[in-house]
Amino acid sequence: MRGKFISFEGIDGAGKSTHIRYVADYLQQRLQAYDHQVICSREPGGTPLGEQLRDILLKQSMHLETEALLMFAVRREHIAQVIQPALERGDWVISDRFTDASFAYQGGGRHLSLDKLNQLEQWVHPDLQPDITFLFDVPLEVARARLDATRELDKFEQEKAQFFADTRNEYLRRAAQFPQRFRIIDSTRSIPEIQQELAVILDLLLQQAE
Ligand SMILES: Nc1ncnc2c1ncn2[C@@H]1O[C@H](COP(=O)(O)OP(=O)(O)O)[C@@H](O)[C@H]1O
Ligand SMILES: Cc1cn([C@H]2C[C@H](O)[C@@H](COP(=O)(O)OP(=O)(O)O)O2)c(=O)[nH]c1=O
Repeated sequence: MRGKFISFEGIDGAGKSTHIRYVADYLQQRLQAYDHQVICSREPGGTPLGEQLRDILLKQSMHLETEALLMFAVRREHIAQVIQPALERGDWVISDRFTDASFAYQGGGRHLSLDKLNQLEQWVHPDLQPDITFLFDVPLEVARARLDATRELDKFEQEKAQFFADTRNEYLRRAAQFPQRFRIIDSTRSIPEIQQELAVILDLLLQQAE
């Protein structure tokens, strides 16, 4: 049995990282019986080379197309080294961001043509898509307040409100374009309420995998 591939998306501060551990533990408990593992990974990153490139991508400014190409270079390595082998073993993969983030940030936020992004996607993973994508959605002010309360901001997180408005809109546009794959999670609710909703969706996914 092929494993399932789950991606987590949302603008910075939406609450994505908060829920990844919950989802991973929830699935791991239920997959143990089948001897399958849950692999948690992230983009940019996920491999030794990808983590080195992450450091550069999150700190240095560069030409927009260089940024997009590097995101997809990281992804190529991540798919080859981590995602594809895990799915073939029957393991489940949770990725903190995947290609929707390139469409949202480089396409929506920075206005790189969606046509170029589509070409990169066709090149790097013509036959692979997440089975399900959780889009953690909050108004910009909520995300900003959460970020300001907690951490030092990286290159992307220091962008202006318009950047995040455009990024969020592109995420929502993609969610409308691919409704079978996306689950929009209203992340203004409390953490336990969100976990309840996630559990219902995960139970369905587990049923489908049986
Ligand atoms: N539903 C929520 N309600 C209140 N605070 C939240 C909620 N979800 C996340 N947070 C808090 O907001 C901050 C940013 O969340 P995080 O999960 O790191 O966001 P992301 O990974 O999407 O950037 C953290 O301090 C987290 O505890
Ligand atoms: C995967 C990916 C991420 N990004 C950006 C979005 C985020 O601001 C940043 C990585 O952030 P993220 O994984 O959210 O890290 P953290 O939770 O530690 O802040 O990279 C892109 O611009 N394009 C991409 O294709």
